[in-house]
Amino acid sequence: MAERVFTLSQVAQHKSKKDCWFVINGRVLNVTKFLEEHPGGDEVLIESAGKDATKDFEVIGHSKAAQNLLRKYQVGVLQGYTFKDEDSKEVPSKESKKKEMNAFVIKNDGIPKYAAFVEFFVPLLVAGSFFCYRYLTRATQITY
Ligand code: HEM
Repeated sequence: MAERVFTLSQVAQHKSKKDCWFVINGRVLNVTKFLEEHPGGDEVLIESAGKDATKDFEVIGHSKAAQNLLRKYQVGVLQGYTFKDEDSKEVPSKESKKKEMNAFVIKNDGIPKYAAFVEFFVPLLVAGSFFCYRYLTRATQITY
């Protein structure tokens, strides 16, 4: 799908709390909905509004997870910016690996097959023994 292309002066028209855009690494981002969620607060984002905030973003040393979030808010690309191949790839982050690990653990956290077998047959065996006992004791009473 063709990306929408914006000039920096077009981006500069969106610099309020109600309409906040900026550019990071050639991506034009509409972060209006992210302002309240930003762990670094909304003020820093509003200060960068309408500008190229690449340096500000990098100086903070944002995590890989933060870098991957950029795609979520992208509305287009900056005119004249050519993306390198690596730019479009998702950055592998510890957080996503952790999620994969969690999913793996959950999948393998189930009861082993033999446990399900025991769970089914042990109550059956107990109930069977109980009825056998009842039958035999009653049979004994009848003989007396
Ligand atoms: C869409 C763009 C942005 C996203 C998705 C984003 C995301 C995040 C996230 C997830 C964090 C938590 C720490 C981390 O995971 O790195 C964070 C912290 C922070 N961000 Fe951003 N950020 C963005 C843009 C910016 C910009 C442009 C600035 C500065 C002008 C900024 C300044 C900060 C600061 C000061 C913190 C707190 C760092 C700390 O407490 O050590 N962020 N951001």
